[in-house]
Amino acid sequence: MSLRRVRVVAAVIRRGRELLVSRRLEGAERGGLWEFPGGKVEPGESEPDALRREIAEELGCELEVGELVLRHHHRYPDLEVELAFYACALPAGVEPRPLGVAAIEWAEEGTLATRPFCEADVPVLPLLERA
Ligand SMILES: Nc1nc2c([nH]c(=O)n2[C@@H]2O[C@H](COP(=O)(O)OP(=O)(O)OP(=O)(O)O)[C@@H](O)[C@H]2O)c(=O)[nH]1
Repeated sequence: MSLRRVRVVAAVIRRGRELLVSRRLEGAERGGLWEFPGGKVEPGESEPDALRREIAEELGCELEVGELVLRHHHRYPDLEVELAFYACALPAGVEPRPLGVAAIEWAEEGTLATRPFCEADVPVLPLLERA
């Protein structure tokens, strides 16, 4: 049987030396783990459009999508993910809210690896922290 394969976009949002991370809802795939906010790209959708839609759903706010930081491929036992991480910014004065995620936090650069992250992200955390 072939593995389910998905394209996923994720936002790397900085505030000084902090990065915005979110915790997945319990009950979802990889529930309770930390990740960069985002989600699956739908058919016919561009990656920036998918990212803006996911952030509106998950964090209830607008998003400025910048450069692609990196693409990374990972095979879970149940799923093959193609992850595209984009450097993003929140418009001035905007406060994200945890609407479609269990929690959000601004994590100090260099500390991301201390929390339980989605396995796919672990090898690229140092690169994302420096992006
Ligand atoms: N958003 C996001 N997903 C990630 C990251 N790393 C990683 O392995 N993933 C995986 O990529 C997949 C994203 O799917 P999702 O469930 O968040 O997508 P979605 O919001 O479109 O969900 P839905 O299908 O329930 O509507 C999950 O299996 C998630 O575990 C990451 O940094 N950010």
